[in-house]
Amino acid sequence: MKRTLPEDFVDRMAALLGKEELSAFLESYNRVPKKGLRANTLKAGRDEMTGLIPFKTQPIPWCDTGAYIDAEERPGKQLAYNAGLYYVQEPSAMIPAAALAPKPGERVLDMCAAPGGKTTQLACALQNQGLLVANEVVKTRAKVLASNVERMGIANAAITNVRPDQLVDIFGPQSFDKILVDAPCSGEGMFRKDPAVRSAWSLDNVAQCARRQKKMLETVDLLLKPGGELVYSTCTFAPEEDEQIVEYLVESGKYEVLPIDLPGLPDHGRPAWTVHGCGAVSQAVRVMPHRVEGEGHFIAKLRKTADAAPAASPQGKRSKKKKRSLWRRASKKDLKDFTAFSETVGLHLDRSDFVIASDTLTVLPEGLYLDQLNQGRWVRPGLEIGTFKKGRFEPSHTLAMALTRDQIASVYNFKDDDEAYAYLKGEPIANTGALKGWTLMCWRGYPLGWGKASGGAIKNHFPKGLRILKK
Ligand SMILES: C[S@@+](CC[C@H](N)C(=O)[O-])C[C@H]1O[C@@H](n2cnc3c(N)ncnc32)[C@H](O)[C@@H]1O
Repeated sequence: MKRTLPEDFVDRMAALLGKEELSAFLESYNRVPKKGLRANTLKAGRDEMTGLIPFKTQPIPWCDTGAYIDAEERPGKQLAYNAGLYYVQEPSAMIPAAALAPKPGERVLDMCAAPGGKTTQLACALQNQGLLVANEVVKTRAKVLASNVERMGIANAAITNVRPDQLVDIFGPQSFDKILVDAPCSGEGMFRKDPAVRSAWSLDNVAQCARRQKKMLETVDLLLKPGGELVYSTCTFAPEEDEQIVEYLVESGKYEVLPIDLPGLPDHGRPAWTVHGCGAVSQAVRVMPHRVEGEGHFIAKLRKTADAAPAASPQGKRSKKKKRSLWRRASKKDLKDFTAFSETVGLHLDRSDFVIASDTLTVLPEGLYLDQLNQGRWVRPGLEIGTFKKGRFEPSHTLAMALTRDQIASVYNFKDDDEAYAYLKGEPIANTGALKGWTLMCWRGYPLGWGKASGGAIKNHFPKGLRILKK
């Protein structure tokens, strides 16, 4: 595998690490990386998760909800996966959200969010309280992000598909307590896992990534409250994208670097790899694959000083024009139809700020308002509840995944795993009880989707696009 590494990359690493460390570093490319799972604590803790899967697991030191599994395991095939009990995530990728550690009720932005590993981890920390904005600039990736947010049953996420600078138009300056920038980078830390990243690498690309990262951080400066916290992370070893970016922030006079207090991470940012010898970078964490079980990463946590002067908005870039919005507040008739549905299934929701677009009812998270939906491209501004079809309300799969067992009365529990797999394949289920109408279909108490009971059968409403072909 060593031979397939780009030559310029090996030369650079030789100069940075020195001969002895370089040979251990290159040796790590002969090992197969382990996979990681992270429990979705909106639904289940790590012990509950490990009890429901057939894999040998080991704790991940820096993430108390994470577990290593062997590389050959296929965690995406499990019922627990379909029930959203865990996210499959590279172990090092669990560090940034753990370092940011938002608290329930805070306003948090994940600026580069797809496919959603860190978004779903931040959501666990927020426990559905406060606002979690997950933004992804690439449309197709934003859709994958939305489907992961859906599977994990997150109720307080608003998903946007805009350039970072457009977030200022939507949310206004100084609107977030905490921001995660998991920056697009040259990806050197992924060389072991992904040959495509190795072949796309070049020194020019490193320089281009560093320029783009600085630009994104200008936007962060507009969006972050004074005293607010930023985690900046990459999956590259390149100092231009790591230590030198942190040095750039420190030299602006507006940021101080904070320690990252997580166990099992022996390596830190290296002041020698900065331009002006910025000592504060030694508070940042580096993941070196020859030292810990994880792919290469860099993570820095910074606080914007409370007295930092507000950043000036770039002039002439933004359009003041408001687009005609697709969104409106739910009418009395909409609410009446929805209430009729809720009463039939015994549904209770925690929030009631209902908005509608294209007949789809959505409940907005705390701190997000209808007039903000006029700006930018929204994938989902909140929890999609369902759609009005010819005057009748049809609940969405997203709602099913976000419900807990104490929020709804009409529930069917699969009699065994085979029946649950049959449901995921799209087969009808026998109505052995006296169920009628919309029913939440649950595996061991965890929702997998909806069914509609009538007579002796429960019609399968598991989305066609998510159905599995075999176990
Ligand atoms: C490292 S990945 C994010 C991974 C994600 N945080 C997770 O944990 O699943 C970086 C993301 O930035 C997006 N991106 C690419 N160019 C960008 C730009 N100019 N501004 C903002 N995001 C960009 C990419 O599409 C990609 O999804």
